[in-house]
Amino acid sequence: MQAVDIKILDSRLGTLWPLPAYATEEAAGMDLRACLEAPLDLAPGQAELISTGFAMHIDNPGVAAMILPRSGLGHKQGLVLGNLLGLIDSDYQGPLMISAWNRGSQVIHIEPGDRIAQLLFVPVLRPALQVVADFGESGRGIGGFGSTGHQ
Ligand SMILES: O=c1ccn([C@H]2C[C@H](O)[C@@H](COP(=O)(O)OP(=O)(O)OP(=O)(O)O)O2)c(=O)[nH]1
Ligand SMILES: [Mg+2]
Repeated sequence: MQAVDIKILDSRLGTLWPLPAYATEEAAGMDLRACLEAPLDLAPGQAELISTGFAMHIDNPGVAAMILPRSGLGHKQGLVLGNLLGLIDSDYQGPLMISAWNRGSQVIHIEPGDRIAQLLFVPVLRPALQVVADFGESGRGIGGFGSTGHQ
């Protein structure tokens, strides 16, 4: 896909710390850094909005981005997202923010520049909705929420 425009809002990005980039040749996500002014101790249960230091304009309705936790931090330390997943609209031009949530039981120490989350670009379908009186028959029908059992 075409390159996505970003605006640097924190001059440490691209100088002191690398710009967001794919860590390996085939990485799906780009790590996002905590552009904090000072180290942050996130208490158990606490959530803070942390700037990524840049704004982004995807400008393509067929594409969105998602902010996801990093697996290691999420599993081992309990550093996840207060919104569980951040959805970035194609027309959003504001600063990209991370809702950092300590879902664990120990304080999590975050240093300025730490890579605390990741950004994933995804294709988006935007169908119109059509109102009908009845649906055609399907294999599942209205069964859900465990209707097919466990085994
Ligand atoms: O983790 C996130 C989630 C969202 N956003 C930005 C980009 C997104 O396009 C915008 C709005 O997000 P969303 O639609 O999920 O939030 P909302 O509560 O519905 O706000 P709005 O009324 O502005 O749509 O906020 C972030 O920077 N980080
Ligand atoms: Mg919204």
